[in-house]
Amino acid sequence: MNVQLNTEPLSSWIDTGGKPLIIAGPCSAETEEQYLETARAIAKEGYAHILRAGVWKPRTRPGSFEGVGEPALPWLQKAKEETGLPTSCEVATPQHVELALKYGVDALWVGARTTVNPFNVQDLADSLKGVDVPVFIKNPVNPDLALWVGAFERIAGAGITKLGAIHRGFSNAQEAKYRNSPMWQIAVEFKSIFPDIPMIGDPSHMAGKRAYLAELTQRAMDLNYDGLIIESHRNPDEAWSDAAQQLTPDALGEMLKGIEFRNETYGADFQDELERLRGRLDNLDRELLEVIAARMAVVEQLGEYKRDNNVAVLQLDRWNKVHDSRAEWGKSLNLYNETVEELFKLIHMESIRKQTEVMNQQPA
Ligand SMILES: C=C(O[C@@H]1C=C(C(=O)O)C=C[C@H]1O)C(=O)O
Repeated sequence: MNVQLNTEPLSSWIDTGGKPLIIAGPCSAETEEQYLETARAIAKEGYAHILRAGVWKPRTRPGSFEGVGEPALPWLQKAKEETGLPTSCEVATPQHVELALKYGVDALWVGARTTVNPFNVQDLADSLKGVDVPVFIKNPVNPDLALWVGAFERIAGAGITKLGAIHRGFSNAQEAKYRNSPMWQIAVEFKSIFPDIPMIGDPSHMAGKRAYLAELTQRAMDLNYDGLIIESHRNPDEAWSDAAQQLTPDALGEMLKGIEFRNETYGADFQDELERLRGRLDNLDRELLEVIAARMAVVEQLGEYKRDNNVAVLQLDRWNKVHDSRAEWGKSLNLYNETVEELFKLIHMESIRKQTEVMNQQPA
């Protein structure tokens, strides 16, 4: 995918002193007291650069707390006056954009349930024309990279240049460890398409549970993310939304203290060893491809043999044996089981493709 957008680097629109950007605040602004108390405690801890607050909340089913709406916006203004921290909130409609800007909210984000809908994103883009405000775009709820990219094209098309991506994970069809599966590969692919757009991890929405916040935060930092957006509430257990995944401002401070923030740059010694090891990987990858090519040559011969004897390409009994034995071999080699499975599924599909091609060729 080749996409060029006119964006400004994060460091030109917010000074984080070279550290990852931290956006913290409650899932929802519930009452003036709750919001201000939480904001003050976060500011006192000193780790945050931007305050967050849900003002309008898209909820799966009606009847849940859907946010306070416009009356909460003056609380954000007060929090900013008192703490000096800029504020941010989610916007899902042009009316939200208008109100957030009217009350001086400093940064906006587009939620995952909005990113999925191009009509909705285009409406937001149209309402942002001529405005200079940072906009973060969360990944869509479904693992569709092109949809995420498309949302950036629409918002950038409106002239917004201060753009950030928020990786909040993807909905699960079944019960899974995390509330939203990270599927890190999608964010890594996003980073390779848009290397200049900051990637902000949202461990709160990935985790769904406090217990998983630290491991997900660490993972995001290991992948060199540019920042984090984390939910923090003065009294998480009594939160009106997302109670299980929020932390008190001081517990969030403790959690962040336990995270290893990786260096972005490296010295000459590190560089030498890095190049030596990467050289070994280059050789091994070359050999890996040679082995795959040798396998494909045998697959092709087998295909010709099947064609000449009018035997079907797909042989489930054999495939099941291949699948099970390779899983066993992988295990004995200490390889991650799912990776071995995925790899052989791919290899099998490629064999099927090749043999189908052979099947439909005339014998030489
Ligand atoms: C190579 C064959 O054809 C297909 C491809 C397989 C493979 O890639 O290992 C296994 C079974 C078949 O579905 C075969 O029949 O052995």
